[in-house]
Amino acid sequence: MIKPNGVMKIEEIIHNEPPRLLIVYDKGQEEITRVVADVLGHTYSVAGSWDIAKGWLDEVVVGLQNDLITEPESLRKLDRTIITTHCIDSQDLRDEHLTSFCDYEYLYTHRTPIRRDLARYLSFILGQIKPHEDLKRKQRTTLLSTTFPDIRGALPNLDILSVGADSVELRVDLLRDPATDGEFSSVPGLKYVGEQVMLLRQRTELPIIFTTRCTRENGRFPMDDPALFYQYLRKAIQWGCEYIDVELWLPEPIRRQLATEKGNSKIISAWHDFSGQFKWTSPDAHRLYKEGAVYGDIVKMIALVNNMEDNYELEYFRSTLQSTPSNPPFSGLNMGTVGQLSRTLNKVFTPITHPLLPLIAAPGQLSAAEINSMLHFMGQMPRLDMYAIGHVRSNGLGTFFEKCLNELSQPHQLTTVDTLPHGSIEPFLHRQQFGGAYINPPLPVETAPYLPTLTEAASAIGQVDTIAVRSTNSGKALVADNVTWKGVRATLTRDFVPSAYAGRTALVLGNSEPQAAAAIYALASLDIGSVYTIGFGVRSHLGVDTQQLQGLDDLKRLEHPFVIISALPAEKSHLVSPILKHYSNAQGKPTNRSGKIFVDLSNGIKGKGDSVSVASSLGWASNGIADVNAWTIVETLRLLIGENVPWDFVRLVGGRNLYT
Ligand SMILES: O=C1C[C@@](O)(C(=O)O)C[C@@H](O)[C@@H]1O
Repeated sequence: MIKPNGVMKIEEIIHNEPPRLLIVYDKGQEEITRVVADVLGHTYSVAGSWDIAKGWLDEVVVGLQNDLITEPESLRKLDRTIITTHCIDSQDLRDEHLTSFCDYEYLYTHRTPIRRDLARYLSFILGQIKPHEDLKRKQRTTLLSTTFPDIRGALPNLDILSVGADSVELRVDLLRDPATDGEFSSVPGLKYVGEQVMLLRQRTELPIIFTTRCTRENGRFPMDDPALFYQYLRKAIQWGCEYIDVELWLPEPIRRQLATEKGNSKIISAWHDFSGQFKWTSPDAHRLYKEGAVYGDIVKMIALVNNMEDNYELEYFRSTLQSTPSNPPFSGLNMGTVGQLSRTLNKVFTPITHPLLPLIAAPGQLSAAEINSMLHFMGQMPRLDMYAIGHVRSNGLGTFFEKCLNELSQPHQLTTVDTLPHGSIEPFLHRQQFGGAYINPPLPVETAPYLPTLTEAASAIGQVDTIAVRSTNSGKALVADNVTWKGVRATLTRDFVPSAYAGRTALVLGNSEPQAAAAIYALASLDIGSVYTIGFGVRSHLGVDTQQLQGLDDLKRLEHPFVIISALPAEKSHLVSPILKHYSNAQGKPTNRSGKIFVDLSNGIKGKGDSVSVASSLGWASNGIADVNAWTIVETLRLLIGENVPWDFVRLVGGRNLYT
């Protein structure tokens, strides 16, 4: 579907009614209501009683102290999404009875900044980000099985552990809760598990898979009480885990109940067989898949095998499922060393380990690098030539891409090209082994008529920064894309939910349209209301109404913008400071809804006059080019080599130069 202006896919635009939330908080923790409202880009009101809270129909965010709720059952009648919140630093005031009548539970600590975590949490539970849909589009996906008794052991290395992972699995059954770990069979308490989820999510942008593996399937959760599984998995939904692993042996009513209560979380139906007798050719295989598919958004089936033939039979079984596109994705594996072949051929949520993990979660598990090496040796990942073109050597970008290829044992060869022969990249595109290119600065579309098929973003923005290779039924196809706008969008939505921008005003400064086009396109994808520009006019269709401001008077008449983006070159970026100051003074204060967001796309003049520092000191949520570039690099790697590299890893390993 195309927007009326023919520019942007509807699915990329957020159209949301304002949410209606009730934030329940512990005594003394009223502040959390303000933070939630701010992340949503709305105002809030705190109610002094339950009756008052009930009566406020038009408020977007209402806060209510939990001890004012005398009849938790009545929460059910409220037409609002109810989030109970707890700061784990202070006295534990969690009331499980009350929580059971809430939709969600958000845990936080004052020891770590929570905005990024809260923005992701709210975006997910309100359905504004859809990680499962994103992952379904990827050719291969992986899950990192963490096997730590306490997730804090993983946190210092998490950025490195999760290079190449698309999701991270919390093996709840392997956690050792100091409070309950007297006996081997004891399960970790909910309080401990909740905090582990909180700690993990604060440190990773990856979707979390919450797994309570039972004793019969190589885990530690006792099987005598299925209700225990329900209790934990229901909490995982309330904590906003993107996936819950629901074992197929659990009684049908429990699986059904979880499916009705799952909200935006997805269910991985899981079945493991350790008997060594299972046959993929047996009628049982289809029966088990079908049973899993009833409530599973993904169906996982894993068997311990003894023969190479079992791998061939699994591949045949997989091919029969793939012929019906409406089937939920199938993750099928054989365990044991013999089964490792299937771990390389499976494409959906292949579990991976890492040498830094304390133990492997199942026999035969491989790391992402091992899987890539095996794929290469089997001829499934041929070595290709990739290019980093332009300003990539001096800023270390080329070296960084190489590091990622090595870390993941990707066989491709990266060549850095500072100056193009005859000024054109065309000769590279025709090479037999061409595997993709990253181009910095981006290539204006009108100067390169030889470019392959343009994505909608590249053609609207008029610039190409990435050329990726896609395999098709008839061979391979090249696609010319623009990734920079995704970097800007990811930066804008790091501390705010996407709908915070809907209908709002943005001010964009620049010298010329091409400098600012990707940023405007990113704003349009967030359904921004109007974009005012200073220093340039917009002639292309970027998916949003724009208006150029001509002078100071125009500027003064403009309402306080929700977001300001400067696309001015570094030497002029100081010009934005007076504008920031103008809006920060008394008359320019934001009116009804919050939001003071500033993004500087220039290389940034450090020290005096640095507009990012000026904006921060004036209370704006400010981001410089380092943030935007790191997100852009994450998106580029996804596109070029199909691998997920965490943003924090880019910031950590990339070095300072990478961002200029
Ligand atoms: O279900 C699976 C797959 C797995 O058992 C494996 O075989 O790699 C590892 C588990 O942690 C995960 O939950």
